[in-house]
Amino acid sequence: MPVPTTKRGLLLVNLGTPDAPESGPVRRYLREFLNDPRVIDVHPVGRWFLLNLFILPFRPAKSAEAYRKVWTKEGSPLLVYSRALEAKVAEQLRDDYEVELAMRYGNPSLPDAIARLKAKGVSEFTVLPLYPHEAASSSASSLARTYEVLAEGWDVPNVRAVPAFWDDAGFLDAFAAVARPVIADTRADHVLFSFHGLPERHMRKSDPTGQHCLSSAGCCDAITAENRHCYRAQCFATARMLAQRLSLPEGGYTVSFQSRLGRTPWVKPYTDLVLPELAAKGVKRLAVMCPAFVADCLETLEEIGLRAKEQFVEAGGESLTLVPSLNAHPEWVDAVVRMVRASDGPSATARAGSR
Ligand SMILES: C=CC1=C(C)c2cc3[nH]c(cc4nc(cc5[nH]c(cc1n2)c(C)c5CCC(=O)O)C(CCC(=O)O)=C4C)c(C)c3C=C
Ligand SMILES: [Fe+2]
Ligand SMILES: [Fe+2]
Repeated sequence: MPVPTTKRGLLLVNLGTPDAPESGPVRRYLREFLNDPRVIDVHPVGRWFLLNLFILPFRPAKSAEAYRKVWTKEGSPLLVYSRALEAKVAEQLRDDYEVELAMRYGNPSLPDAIARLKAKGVSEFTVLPLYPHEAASSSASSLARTYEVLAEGWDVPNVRAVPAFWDDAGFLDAFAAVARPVIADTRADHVLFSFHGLPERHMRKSDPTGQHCLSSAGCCDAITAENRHCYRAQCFATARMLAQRLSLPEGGYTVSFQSRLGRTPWVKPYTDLVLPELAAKGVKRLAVMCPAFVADCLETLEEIGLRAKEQFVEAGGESLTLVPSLNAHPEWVDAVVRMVRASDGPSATARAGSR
């Protein structure tokens, strides 16, 4: 009797986004997102007070207004671009994988996506968190929730995770390919690599030695055995490798961190403080790349494309151009397909045949 082959499923997991750019849906999304202890890492009672007294009464209306500025006819940019990636990856992997997009918060939810894969007969899962860099609040939270949902039944399936890809040549080449014409067409005289920030407290908690992270000014300047899982060190390394691909000279680029929330210190330097400094130094035409995001979203289109642009021009700059994210760029689709295949080793069919 031939051994039945296993059916494989690929889960592409991104952060999530509200269902509509209105206060109600944004509040529902933020409640789920910010209730995650890997995002707001304080005592549950403190988190309840923070959320219900300080964040949820005010932020949804402000955020909804920001979302409305970038919302598309098809929906939230993050969802639209992630869906486009899903479709192209599914097309390339159609002989070997069922593919589903899932969001860590909001829709399409992880439990629903996993249920759809199981209904198609999938019994081996590959999960690819759509974040280049490792952070408890992004990739680790997506992985933990995926494992939790998959472990709920009595028939816990095999699951593999595609590792963070901050140094993957396909990812870097694709981002450089998107950036090159933008930098040339706008005659940019400087490139800012603006990454999503993190509270410094998260960085220290993620350092298993407890001694390295943020312990000196240059602790993220090179990847070492001690800091290879450090979010900030990975971001700096991505920027260096992109700068090299784009032939940017040493002083021709800057790294910064955006999107901070609350009053505790986040990783520095802060994008909104770096922008006026660059203008004061005489930078005129700035190109901004956001390589922590593989799909354009509120944080790229509104925070950088609209707000940072206004801030830079007010500070004396001539222009700020947001380099689009990878979205469903063909080189990025190829890179995703390659990373998925590489993480899975020999195909299920080949292994079944060798038993
Ligand atoms: C790139 C990876 C991300 C990390 C790490 C991350 C950490 C993090 N984020 C917040 C708070 C907010 N982030 C928000 C939006 C948002 N964040 C990411 C990615 C990471 N966040 C993305 C892709 C997006 C865009 C979502 C979209 O719908 O387009 C928001 C919501 C918007 C707003 O109200 O500003 C918040 C809030 C924290 C606190 C955090 C780490 C502790
Ligand atoms: Fe570090
Ligand atoms: Fe965020």
